[in-house]
Amino acid sequence: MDTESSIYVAGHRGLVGSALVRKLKALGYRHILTKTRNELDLTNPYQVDHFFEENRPQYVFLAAAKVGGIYANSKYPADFIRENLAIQTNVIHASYRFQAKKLLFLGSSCIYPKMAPQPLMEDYLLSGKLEHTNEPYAIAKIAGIKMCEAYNKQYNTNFMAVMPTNLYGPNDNFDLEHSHVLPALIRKFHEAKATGQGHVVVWGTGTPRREFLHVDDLADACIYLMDKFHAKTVGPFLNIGTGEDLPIKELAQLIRQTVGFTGNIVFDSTKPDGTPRKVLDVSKTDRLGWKASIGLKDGIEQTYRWFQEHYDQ
Ligand SMILES: NC(=O)C1=CN([C@@H]2O[C@H](COP(=O)(O)OP(=O)(O)OC[C@H]3O[C@@H](n4cnc5c(N)ncnc54)[C@H](OP(=O)(O)O)[C@@H]3O)[C@@H](O)[C@H]2O)C=CC1
Ligand SMILES: C[C@H]1O[C@H](OP(=O)(O)OP(=O)(O)OC[C@H]2O[C@@H](n3cnc4c(=O)[nH]c(N)nc43)[C@H](O)[C@@H]2O)[C@@H](O)[C@@H](O)C1=O
Repeated sequence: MDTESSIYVAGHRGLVGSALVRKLKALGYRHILTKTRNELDLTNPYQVDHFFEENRPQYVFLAAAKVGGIYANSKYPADFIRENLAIQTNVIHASYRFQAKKLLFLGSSCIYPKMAPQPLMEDYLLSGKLEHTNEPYAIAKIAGIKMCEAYNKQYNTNFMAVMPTNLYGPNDNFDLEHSHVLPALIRKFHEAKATGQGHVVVWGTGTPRREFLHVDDLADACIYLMDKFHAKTVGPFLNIGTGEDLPIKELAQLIRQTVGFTGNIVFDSTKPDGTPRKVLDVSKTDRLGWKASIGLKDGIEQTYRWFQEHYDQ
């Protein structure tokens, strides 16, 4: 990639897409193509083909998807599998037809079997049963990996896939039902403090462990990989994370402290825990010369400041 390359960021208004655009602009890339969902519905193959034919992007970051936390995944399994399969099928196929030099597909660490050994190595893909709360979403993501691999094999394309751990940062979804745990807890503790509530309810038992990566680190990794590596040299896909996790209970305590809430934490064990643990083995990206640099405490503080500036009621 050079600063004159034409680069399409699909999903540029989301958590990941917006971080990619921020970073690409900061690095001096001048031709960044973006389209809102109203302008281009990526589930529609005719619209996607038309866009690629007209714009012929050289590099494609595929960060558009139907995304949500444990509750949204459980409640809308049909939407999660249908929309994700459609978006990725259309964008990957158009990238091949209109000769994109390279594509980077965003998967997720939920592709790995629920009871796989920890940390999760790339080799563990398809070695066991998936976590049921997000199986349809995970199956769509696995299909995306396999599609990139198949196109590379049959058509000699250069399509790569990355599997990020749980992400957070500016432009995250702070909805109380549909979001992921970290933004949901920022909002819950913030509102509890503002309204003088005595406690905050945290879903599940608090014992599941999760790994969190700041989205600016993810964007940095994606651009580094897109710029420097060929799918043939890195293998079919790569984990991206910090390699460190913590129990949800400790995450809740950290967010409570950051927000300055002095009340109690109450666990609602009627809500699902999901996967007990999913910490990534990050030795492959490490060997390629990339490491996360934003610590969780600093990242939460920065995200909380962003939330206060954009969401405070
Ligand atoms: N967030 C996380 O913790 C993780 C995310 N990922 C992956 O990273 C990628 C990006 O996720 P994230 O940024 O969090 O998601 P967001 O929900 O924040 O953003 C998704 C983006 O996709 C766009 N989009 C969705 N459907 C369509 C459509 N039919 N046509 C056009 N655009 C569409 C949305 O547009 P609009 O703004 O109009 O809604 C939005 O801009 C996904 O592939 C996700 O699976 C992987 C691991 C963890
Ligand atoms: C990124 C990843 O995200 C999802 O998987 P998940 O990691 O299980 O998602 P989550 O962030 O929603 O929950 C993590 C843990 O946290 C607990 N938890 C406590 N209190 C709240 C709470 O208030 N909200 C939420 N959402 N969770 C809560 C919750 O019960 C669970 O034990 C999938 O979309 C999956 O497909 C995927 O890729």
